[in-house]
Amino acid sequence: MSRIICIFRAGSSWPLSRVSTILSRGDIFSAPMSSSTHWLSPAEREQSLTELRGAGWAQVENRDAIFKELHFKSFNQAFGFMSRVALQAEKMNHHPEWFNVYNKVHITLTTHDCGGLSKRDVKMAKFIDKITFSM
Ligand SMILES: C[C@H](O)[C@H](O)[C@H]1CNC2=NC(N)=NC(=O)C2=N1
Repeated sequence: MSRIICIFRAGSSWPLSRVSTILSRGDIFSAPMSSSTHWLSPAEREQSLTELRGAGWAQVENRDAIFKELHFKSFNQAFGFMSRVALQAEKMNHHPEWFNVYNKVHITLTTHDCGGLSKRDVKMAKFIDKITFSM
C-alpha cells in the first residue's frame, strides 16, 4: 500500500488547521507514505484555489477542504454523475465526501492522509467539473 508523508517546511503557508490536525492525530510519522508529487506548493495551492473558486468551488470553514453543490435535471442524471465520479475515485484511489438528495449532490474534497488539500483534490475537482459541463 502506498503511503504518504506530509512534510512541513519552516515558513510554509500551510493552514494552521491542517498542521494541527495531523499533529493532533499523532500519526505524522506513521501516516501512509507516497511520493511528494501530490504535495501542493504554496504557489500551486494559491493558483489552484483561484481557478477552483472561479469554477464554483468554495473553501470549507475550519477544514482544509473544498466544497461544491451540483444540481442536475433528475435523480437519474445525478446518480449517473456519481457513478462516473465513483469510477474515477477508484482509479485514483481518492474518494470524495458527498451527499445526494434527489437531483442535488454536495461534494467535499480533501486528502485525509494529509489532513488537507493535495494535488489529488485538484485533479478530482477538475475531473468533476469536466464531466459536469459535458452533461
Ligand atoms: C488505504 C487507502 O489507500 C487510503 O485510505 C486512500 C483512500 N481514499 C482516499 N480518499 C481521500 N479523499 N483521501 C485519502 O487520503 C484517501 N486515502
